[in-house]
Amino acid sequence: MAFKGHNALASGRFDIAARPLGTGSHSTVFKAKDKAYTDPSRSFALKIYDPQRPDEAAGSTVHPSNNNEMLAFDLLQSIAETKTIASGIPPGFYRRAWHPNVVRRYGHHMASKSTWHGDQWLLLELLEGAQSLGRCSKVSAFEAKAVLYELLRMLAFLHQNDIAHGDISSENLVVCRKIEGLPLLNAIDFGLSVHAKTQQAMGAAESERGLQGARGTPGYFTPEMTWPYAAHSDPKGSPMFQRYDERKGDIFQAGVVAVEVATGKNAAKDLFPLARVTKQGVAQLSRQLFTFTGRPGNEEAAAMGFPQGLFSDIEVSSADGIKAKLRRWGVGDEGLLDVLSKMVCLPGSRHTAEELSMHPYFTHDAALQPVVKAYIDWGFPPPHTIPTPTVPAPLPLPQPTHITPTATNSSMASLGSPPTDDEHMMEVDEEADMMVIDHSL
Ligand SMILES: Nc1ncnc2c1ncn2[C@@H]1O[C@H](COP(=O)(O)OP(=O)(O)OP(=O)(O)O)[C@@H](O)[C@H]1O
Repeated sequence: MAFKGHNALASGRFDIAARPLGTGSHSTVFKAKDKAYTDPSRSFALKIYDPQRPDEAAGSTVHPSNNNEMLAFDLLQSIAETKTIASGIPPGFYRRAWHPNVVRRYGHHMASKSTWHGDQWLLLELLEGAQSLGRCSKVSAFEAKAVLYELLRMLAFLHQNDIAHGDISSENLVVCRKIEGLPLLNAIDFGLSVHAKTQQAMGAAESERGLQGARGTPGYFTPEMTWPYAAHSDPKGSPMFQRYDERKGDIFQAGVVAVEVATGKNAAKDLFPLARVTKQGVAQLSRQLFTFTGRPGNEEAAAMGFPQGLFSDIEVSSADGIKAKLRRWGVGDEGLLDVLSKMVCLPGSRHTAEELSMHPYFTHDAALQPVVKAYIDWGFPPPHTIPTPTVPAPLPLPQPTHITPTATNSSMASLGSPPTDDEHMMEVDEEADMMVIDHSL
């Protein structure tokens, strides 16, 4: 039958484990071996997308966010290929130039007219023993610092390449191996990413407003996403709804993740709970978010398109106010407080990922040196140097990591060496369609 050629389930090409590694809203991820790979014993993560009912306009069965994710990986591949040339890595070995904190893609197939399960798939690097940050427990203060540094280095890389992840959350960040005993972070799930090809994934109908609206994972909505819901009964139709910068959104969401890691609190339960994902629910959440950050002053309000009278009973934003609230949540370290106050704030005050990665909280800590060195080895030197302090004496490296998997997950594999890879060029059948995406309410 015709569909068998690329069908992950029916072609016999993949040996797929019976139990999934995880499930998402539009996909299931399995451990699988690929008989077409040069080493057929190597395991991958095979993300099998659920086909959707054919879209009326384009007749496509690929969900727009899945299409968008595939196109994000196309871009990431192109970036890695270009970097191989600049770094002198042999052409064809582009995955060696892939960013260490972004899951690698090995292949995909998107049959855009097919309703067969298994006709739309993505073959990814297996993050063996992947443990989402949200399920890690007992993270030491130093591990939390390393994780935040890696998160910022990853975002700096994406943002420099005009890619916003768009859905940073503790579920979409996993740790599975270690650098010198410290956790190595990986970002997954690029379905809501925003990049040069996003409009191609979304289609003409959405091209005007882009991927705007309250979208992503509850607990990680940003203030700029939510205020139109508090200000207008029809936020999507409202001319008040100005575009926001999704890269700045990544920074806020990364800050929320960092608060979770540092305090053990849960974003959706303890920090910014959203009772119901409705317009009214988001309007209420908006008040909570601005109560935390403070409402914008006149200049920032004008820049955001934020109506002057909205939340006038809430105090105006200040870094000291944010720090005080973070202290009440249990953040004690003054350096971390300063970094976080530049992340979980209003967009105009948010620092970039690169700026934040150069904060003295990171650069004045010699104990972070092994992590920085690993980036240099991988071809991603930092935008800063880390001095080796003479006084005070360097902090001792922590003993083997205290991150312990919860009962639902297997233990993390320890891997001291940087990831290496060989090449695996696969034929892909690109049938990307123009489709409409709407993750907003
Ligand atoms: N490369 C990987 N290696 C190991 N496990 C993975 C990998 N990618 C994804 N998973 C597992 O599968 C789950 C679902 O993956 P992912 O978040 O990419 O799916 P999704 O359909 O995009 O989810 P969402 O509903 O958040 O959009 C993850 O939470 C993780 O447990």
